[in-house]
Amino acid sequence: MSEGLKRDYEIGEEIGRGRFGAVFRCFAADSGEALAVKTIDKTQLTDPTDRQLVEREAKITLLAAAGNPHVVQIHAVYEDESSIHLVLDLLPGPDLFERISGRGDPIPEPEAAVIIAQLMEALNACHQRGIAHRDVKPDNVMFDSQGRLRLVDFGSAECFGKGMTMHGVVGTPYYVAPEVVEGREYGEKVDVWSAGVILYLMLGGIPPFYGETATEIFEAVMRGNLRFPRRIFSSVSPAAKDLIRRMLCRDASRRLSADQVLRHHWIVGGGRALHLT
Ligand SMILES: Nc1ncnc2c1ncn2[C@@H]1O[C@H](COP(=O)(O)OP(=O)(O)OP(=O)(O)O)[C@@H](O)[C@H]1O
Repeated sequence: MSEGLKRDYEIGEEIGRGRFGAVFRCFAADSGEALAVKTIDKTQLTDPTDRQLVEREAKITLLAAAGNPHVVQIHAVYEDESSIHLVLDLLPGPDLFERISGRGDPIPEPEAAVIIAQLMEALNACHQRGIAHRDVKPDNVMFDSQGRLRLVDFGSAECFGKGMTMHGVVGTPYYVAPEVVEGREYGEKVDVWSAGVILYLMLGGIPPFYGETATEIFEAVMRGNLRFPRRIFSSVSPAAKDLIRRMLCRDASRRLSADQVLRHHWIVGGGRALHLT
């Protein structure tokens, strides 16, 4: 473990585990503040793309988090021979995945609207800085001790320039946009698609594009046949469905931007807008 990290923080118990490492509770030696340290094991990074993404994670998180109240804050970074350590805000959870699955019932529209608004605030600020998250999913949506949403895990994020596109298949099957699955060039609106999947899941309790295997899910995403089964969505407002359709628009040029989602009448009305304008 890095000497600097040991000097500046007391490391506590493990609180989570990801693909390339683990997250521990830690305490600042000077103030006693409780934080989290994400330790990435560099020796497990055999794939060059994974290595590149992990090496950029700290820099991109710093860029995304500056003055952005809905992105996890990064307090320090340490690197040694075998590991990279990111000291982050401690987010006590439950994350959005646990909130959706633990509840059993769909999330009421006003509550879902607050969550989507905060998520889009986070993404809009990232997109304006030229950062695409590329792995927006409920597990990466966490909450701080005041209940404020924090987007985490910039381990798949990419920087893009004005008018520039990205490529490469990253993300998680249920949430990934069709242009990514199809191996085409794409832009930051892939994050809006993923957030649209989250909104559908919160209001309906099922994913919009389903399959038993990753391949089947990808096929369903590419067909892009968006439906609102009556038995599940009969009590969901037309305004919410309208927003979902505009976020899950297969044609990325017609899909809403994060900024436009924030101005949609369902969001502006706090999930209470009942009529389409
Ligand atoms: N800042 C944090 N505060 C508290 N718990 C955290 C924090 N960041 C991550 N965690 C927990 O640690 C777990 C692992 O996080 P990490 O970002 O390493 O992996 P992951 O989200 O599974 O990413 P990957 O898809 O790269 O494996 C998360 O699922 C979450 O429960």
